[in-house]
Amino acid sequence: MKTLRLTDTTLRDGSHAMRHQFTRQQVRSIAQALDRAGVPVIEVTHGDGLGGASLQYGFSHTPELELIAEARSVCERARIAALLLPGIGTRKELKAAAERGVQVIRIATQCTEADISEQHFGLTKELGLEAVGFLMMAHMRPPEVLAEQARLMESYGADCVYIVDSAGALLPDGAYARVKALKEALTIQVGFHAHNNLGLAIGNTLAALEAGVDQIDGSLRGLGAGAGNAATEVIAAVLDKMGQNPGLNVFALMDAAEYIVAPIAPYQPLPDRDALTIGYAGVYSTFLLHARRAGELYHLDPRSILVELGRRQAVAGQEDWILDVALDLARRSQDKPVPQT
Ligand SMILES: C[C@H](O)CC(=O)C(=O)O
Ligand SMILES: [Mn+2]
Repeated sequence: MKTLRLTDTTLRDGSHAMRHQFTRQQVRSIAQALDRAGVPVIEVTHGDGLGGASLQYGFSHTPELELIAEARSVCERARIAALLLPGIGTRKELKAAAERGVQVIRIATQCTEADISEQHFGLTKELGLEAVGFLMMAHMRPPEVLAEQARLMESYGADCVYIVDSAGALLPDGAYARVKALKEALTIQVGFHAHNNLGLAIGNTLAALEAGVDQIDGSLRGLGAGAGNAATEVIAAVLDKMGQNPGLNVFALMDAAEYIVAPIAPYQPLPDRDALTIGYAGVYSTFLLHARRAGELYHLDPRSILVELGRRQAVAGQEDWILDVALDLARRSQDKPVPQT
């Protein structure tokens, strides 16, 4: 039987929820607990990946290379992974991460832009590291398009490609179909990274499992961007009940979530109104603020603007569209005939 591989991203996706303020000691405690509980891969990086610490994405409390080294120093079995978004992270950061002991590089692009990742996969393989592709905002394209993009990453040297539900907008049938399409199109492994905006992070992870996924992600307490990720301790408990525990210590993960992560988390990620709106509309969380401003200007509920942006499949970088969409909606509402009484 093949072994499902779990990557814990508390120390990377969780960095968004921590506003990138993880300290050395926090990283040591979390990494050590995950390692002892049998988690095989631990991702440690700024939330936006290597080189993410900046005015635009938020400065880190402690440089990520130092945090990587701390995690490496306390792990006896786990491999350390780092995320890299081409354009944010460069060759320089990638090499520096490898020097600090990173063994897995996860290269993330928007799900239609795999072609920008060729050089980064090349360098990762040159350095003798494992290379994983991350197709972000994967709800925005159908399975066959994602399969094409994943094939590109495979041709660049990826050892695995992930379907990444960045907005937590997928339903279980969508998660299933996307993982299945990649399984059929690739000879390498396939992964799934869930977000909980629609309360479906665990359900979608199980759908991915049903479709034959090889690698999945979790984070303790679900600590991650927006509504957070699939909680590692919940994944462990569910897999164990299914008779498919790949060697995770369920009680140790529950304890790590309860006694190490909960006390330092600034809030518990959950599908609150904003996070749910992002999942429901299927848009970037960065659109939220712009939609609020446009809503005030045109007296519209920002949620209706976000839903329309989702319908039009707006992508990052198209923030200037938000005002146009709001104006259109405002005009349309004025065109509506006033009901006669
Ligand atoms: C940069 C993002 O946080 C990567 C990720 O985890 C996602 O898209 O989801
Ligand atoms: Mn994520």
